Amino acid sequence: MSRERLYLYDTTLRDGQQTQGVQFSTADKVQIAQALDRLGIDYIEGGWPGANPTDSAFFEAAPKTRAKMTAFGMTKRAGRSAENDDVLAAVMNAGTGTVCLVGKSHDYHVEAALGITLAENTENIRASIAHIVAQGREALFDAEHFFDGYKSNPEYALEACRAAFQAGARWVVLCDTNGGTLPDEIARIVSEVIAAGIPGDRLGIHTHNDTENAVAGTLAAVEAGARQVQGTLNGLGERCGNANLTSLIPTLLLKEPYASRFDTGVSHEALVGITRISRMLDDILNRVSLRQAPYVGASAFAHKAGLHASAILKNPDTYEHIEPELVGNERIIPMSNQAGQSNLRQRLGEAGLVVGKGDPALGRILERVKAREDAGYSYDSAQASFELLARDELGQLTEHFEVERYRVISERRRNAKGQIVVESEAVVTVQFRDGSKRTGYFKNEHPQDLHDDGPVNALWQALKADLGPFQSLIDEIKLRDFKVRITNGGTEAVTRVIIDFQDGQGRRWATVGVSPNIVDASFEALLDAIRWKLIRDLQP
Ligand SMILES: CC(=O)SCCNC(=O)CCNC(=O)[C@H](O)C(C)(C)COP(=O)(O)OP(=O)(O)OC[C@H]1O[C@@H](n2cnc3c(N)ncnc32)[C@H](O)[C@@H]1OP(=O)(O)O
Ligand SMILES: CC(=O)C(=O)O
Repeated sequence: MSRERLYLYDTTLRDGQQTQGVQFSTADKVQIAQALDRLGIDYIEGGWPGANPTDSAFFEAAPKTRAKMTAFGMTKRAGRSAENDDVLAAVMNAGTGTVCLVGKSHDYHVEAALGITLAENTENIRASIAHIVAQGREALFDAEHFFDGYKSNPEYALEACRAAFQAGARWVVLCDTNGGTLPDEIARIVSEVIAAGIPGDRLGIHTHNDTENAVAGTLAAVEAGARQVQGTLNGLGERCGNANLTSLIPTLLLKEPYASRFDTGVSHEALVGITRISRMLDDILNRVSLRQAPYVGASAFAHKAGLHASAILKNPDTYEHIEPELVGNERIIPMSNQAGQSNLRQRLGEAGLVVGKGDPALGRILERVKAREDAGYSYDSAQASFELLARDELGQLTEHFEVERYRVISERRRNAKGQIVVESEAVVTVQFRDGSKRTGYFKNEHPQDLHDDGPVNALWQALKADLGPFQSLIDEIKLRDFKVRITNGGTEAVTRVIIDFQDGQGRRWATVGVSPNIVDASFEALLDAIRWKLIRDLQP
């Protein structure tokens, strides 16, 4: 069978920016566009020029891309010509070779939202697309609410799409704007549109994830003949998001029937970069990456259960649908109360601790992990704390210092100017192996309406304020994420704190602390981070 071209259209910078809580800067947009271009996306929808200063500035500073940079806007309004519509003019003035306009294809929206006749709307679509084509640009028509419109009035939904197609639109994009259409219905309707005269290689699909079916709906549309796929990185987008390109692209390249039938602009070499791109976007958004994200999540190839880990060590394909390296991800064998000796030996090996099969220390470590998890600890993500526990049991733990005491005070009061002040102060005294002692001190003070770093930060700063010979190693540690939850430790409610760290070499690790007292639980996790870093950097 001859291979067909499937085109990938990214709308992270437009529909992705419609996600609640997402606000890209122009520099963020440039960085994301460059990453999409390296990946091999065919079209990058950069935003709506004229709608807001960031989008306008992005098109002024848009990077040169191999991908077709696309400006987005809406069809002209009734009662004026395409040439005289100021909103459309701002879109055209971005000067992109490709322009995508959204327009109504559902009769109800034409009447209720625009308040014009169906014939006027059809003419607005025709004239707007013809205006783009007359300027020698490539035109796309996003048929908003197409599937809902087709179900209510198929003749009018098709009339709107035909108007764009006959005016020269390169792509007519069928949008499931409200995200409620299920995949089998999408497949049926796409087939009917093709049968009605708009060929599949002129049809795009744009789905939303309101029933968690955006990716499935997109694949159904491709099966039915659509040859342009729209989506966003990490599934960003209005409400529940858009079709997730970070899932769709690996599926299209690695899974049948797509892998044998289609070429996309993304090569297998570029696909290896997709995990990094997904995490780069989360970094830009200052979000913690979703561990369970298919293909790219940190848990996508994590084998926690003892039975799974045992089989994985014999042959990874026993519990993996693809090799993680194909998408730039990695296999993890975490430790937890679900683990057996296979998980344990694998984890110890990764930490450079070689323990023979059947060594009685393995049983002791497992028992200790299971007892600690029963008390509220959780080691499956806090691998650094697990390593310290295992080293202790194996007699391979060097303690470079001990904490003699710590003290934290937090106070809320009014200062002399009458402002509310929240103040945290901490002192930590440590003793080194040679018997010498040092005391670290930290105090922060802020009016309450400014940023307050709180008692845990004060404790962290005091702990690492004066660690004598180890100072340079400790200074470079940064806290990346801090998670707190109340959990049951045996019969008592306790606080569990998990903290992620990163050092100057880009190495990341996580630790856990548990206590009835949130500050003490945090301190345990902070201390483990430093103990682990010193062992990794100083122990041969
Ligand atoms: C399904 C989608 O995701 S489409 C993308 C939607 N994205 C956005 O809306 C983000 C960017 N939008 C904006 O910044 C603003 O809405 C702007 C600048 C475009 C317009 O702002 P305003 O002029 O203040 O209009 P407002 O947002 O209140 O309303 C939209 C207007 O466009 C009209 N309109 C909506 N869709 C279309 C269309 N396809 N063709 C023509 N006119 C349209 C509406 O009827 C309304 O006009 P009215 O106020 O005369 O009733
Ligand atoms: C155009 C678009 O984003 C939608 O209809 O969902």
